[in-house]
Amino acid sequence: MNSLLLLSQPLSKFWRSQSIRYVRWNSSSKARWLGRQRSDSFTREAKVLGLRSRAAFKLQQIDDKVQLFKKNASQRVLDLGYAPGAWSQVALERTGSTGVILGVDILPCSPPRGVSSIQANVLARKTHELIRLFFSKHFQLYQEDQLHKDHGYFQHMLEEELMFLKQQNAINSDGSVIEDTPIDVIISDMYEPWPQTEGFWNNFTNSAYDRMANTTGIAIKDHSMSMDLCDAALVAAIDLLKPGGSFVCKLYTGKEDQLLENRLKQVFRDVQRFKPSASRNESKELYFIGLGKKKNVNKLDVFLN
Ligand SMILES: C[S@@+](CC[C@H](N)C(=O)[O-])C[C@H]1O[C@@H](n2cnc3c(N)ncnc32)[C@H](O)[C@@H]1O
Repeated sequence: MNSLLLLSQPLSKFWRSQSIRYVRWNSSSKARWLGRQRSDSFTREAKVLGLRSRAAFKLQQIDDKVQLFKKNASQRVLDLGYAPGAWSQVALERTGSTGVILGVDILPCSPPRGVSSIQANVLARKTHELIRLFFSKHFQLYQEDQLHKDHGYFQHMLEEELMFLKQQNAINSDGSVIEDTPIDVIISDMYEPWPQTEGFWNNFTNSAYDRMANTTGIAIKDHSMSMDLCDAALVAAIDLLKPGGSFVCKLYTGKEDQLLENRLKQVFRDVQRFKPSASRNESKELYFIGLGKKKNVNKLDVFLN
């Protein structure tokens, strides 16, 4: 009995001290995070301006530097990994009333008013076909229809449309031409998943959140996973961007930066690296910009060289 008591006292003290240490660590890191959010001028300003996240300022600063967007020039913009939609808001505002903005994200998200969206994985080939169809035919997407609720966008028509494309040699039933490269600007901020808030019922994507790349804090891992997403965005640019078109993608920097830059140089006349001041100093994120897409780019040459 005595020995048990003797044992239990130091043990309970030990666990108490551990849990206190744990609680303290937890609360201080939370306090640090909250403090950073509160004192971050970009976060506060985004809230005041009704922007969906502080990421908006990064795209604004990129656009101020290289003029991706042109007002009322009927630009078509593809926003890869658009959720929650701050970049799409900037693209919409800067392209004016004639701009057409399509956001693609693997997670379900309601796009900002005036922006269209599809929920799809950018790594899938079918997603490219959907994007091409959207810009060529100006599909009207409705958030609230039953079909979308039950199956997600386009699921009912995808196979038929793809077959049709092949059979009809890229002519729509209304006579309009399905353009191979219909897009003026592709922007990609793909990486950390936006917290999923809806759409858990959707059989196609209900485990999407688990499959997402999230920042790990391990630089090499973040770098290699973001390289894969940049490659996917670049493939989309080769397949879908008009000659002369512009491109932006986010990379977590690391040893393969140069490889990505070399690939971009094969696709674009002008390639630049840029870290906007709205990107936190401690973050390893960096933006690559490609301007003036070259004609007749061969995908294999880009990735095999
Ligand atoms: C940092 S958030 C984008 C923030 C957005 N630019 C904004 O301004 O609101 C990155 C997004 O990329 C998306 N994403 C990551 N991998 C993807 C993939 N393979 N296909 C589609 N979206 C992807 C995530 O779901 C997440 O919502």
